[in-house]
Amino acid sequence: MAEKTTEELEQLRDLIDGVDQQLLHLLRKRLDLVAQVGAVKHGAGLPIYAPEREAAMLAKRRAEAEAIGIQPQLIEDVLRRLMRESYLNEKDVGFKQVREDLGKVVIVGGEGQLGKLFGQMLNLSGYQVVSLDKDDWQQADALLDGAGMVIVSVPIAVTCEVIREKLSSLPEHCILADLTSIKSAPLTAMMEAHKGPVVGLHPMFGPDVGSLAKQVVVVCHGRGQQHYQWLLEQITIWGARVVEAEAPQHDKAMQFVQAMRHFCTFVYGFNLCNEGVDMESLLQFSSPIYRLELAMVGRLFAQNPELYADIIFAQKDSFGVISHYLENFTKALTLIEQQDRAGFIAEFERVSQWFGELAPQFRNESRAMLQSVNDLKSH
Ligand SMILES: O=C(O)C(=O)C[C@]1(C(=O)O)C=C[C@@H](O)C=C1
Repeated sequence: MAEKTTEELEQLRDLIDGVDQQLLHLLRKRLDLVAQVGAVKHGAGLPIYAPEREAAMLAKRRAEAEAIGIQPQLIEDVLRRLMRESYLNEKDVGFKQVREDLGKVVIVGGEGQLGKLFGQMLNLSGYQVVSLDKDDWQQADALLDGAGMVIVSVPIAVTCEVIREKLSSLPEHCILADLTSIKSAPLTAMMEAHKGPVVGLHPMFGPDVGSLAKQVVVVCHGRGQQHYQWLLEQITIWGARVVEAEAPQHDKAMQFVQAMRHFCTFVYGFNLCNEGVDMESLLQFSSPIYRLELAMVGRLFAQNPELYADIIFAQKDSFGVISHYLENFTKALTLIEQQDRAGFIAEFERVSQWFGELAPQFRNESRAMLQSVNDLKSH
């Protein structure tokens, strides 16, 4: 059924259309300026992401908005969305090449998604990149000849084997790096296989990010930092933040951040499926937070099972961490079994205290996410 309207409403809508069209022209103007900024930054070797400029700009626009009766959060939302566009557009101009005399970069597993992304970023920064994928080992010598850096980006299950068996005779000046999501075992394997500079990296994002602005790359130092410091600088120019960590500390955190998280998501979907839940009615009756939850679960099953198996099975110790979750689940479940409402509230308060200041911070963050989920709805 067509939406009802009146003549007066249509006149006002025409005026709104006019304002929206002006907005479009202003957006075009901003994008053109940002393209010029991209070219200037490319020339000067400046990072794509400028947090201080962003903070100062947002503070000024928020105050100006308030002065004319506009919610500060509105202009902040609009500008943050526009800056996301800036990261993408500035990226296309390319990046300053920090190390010009490196020789070629060989990405082992260069046809995988993450390998491809790093290849693309290095290409955009002027490096010559070649891929050495699983079917290319017969030509490995030719491909590796003249390499200044070799980056290993193969499935976790075969990373150490590939390093030990295939990369033990690289020239000493060559940098050996990996992008694996665990760090202790690959770092040890690289240190044993290679005498030269070694560095472990873990990009804390999936390959579908449009740009690296604001993303985190964990770095675990191996040896010869002075020889690969340029790479960390290059990653910073791409807009990412480099976070240093000890490999064991990183791997411990990954048991929660990756193994536990993805396994719980898997079990959530496993349960919905085994219970034969009617997804149509769940979707129809979803609150925004449930919709977001379904999206987080559903997106897992749209991806490669091998990748998640790799992540979940990467560390044997994850079993212990996940088993504790099951124990705690069972403990909490007894509260329901025994209809212990007061006990539930007491536990809730204890955990809430434990979260401390983070709890209200997370509530604010999630509010913005939930509002975006609602914005995405079309009916
Ligand atoms: O001013 C800059 O440095 C820009 O790159 C432009 C811009 C923006 O869109 O306003 C984009 C990214 C930066 O993080 C900050 C601001």
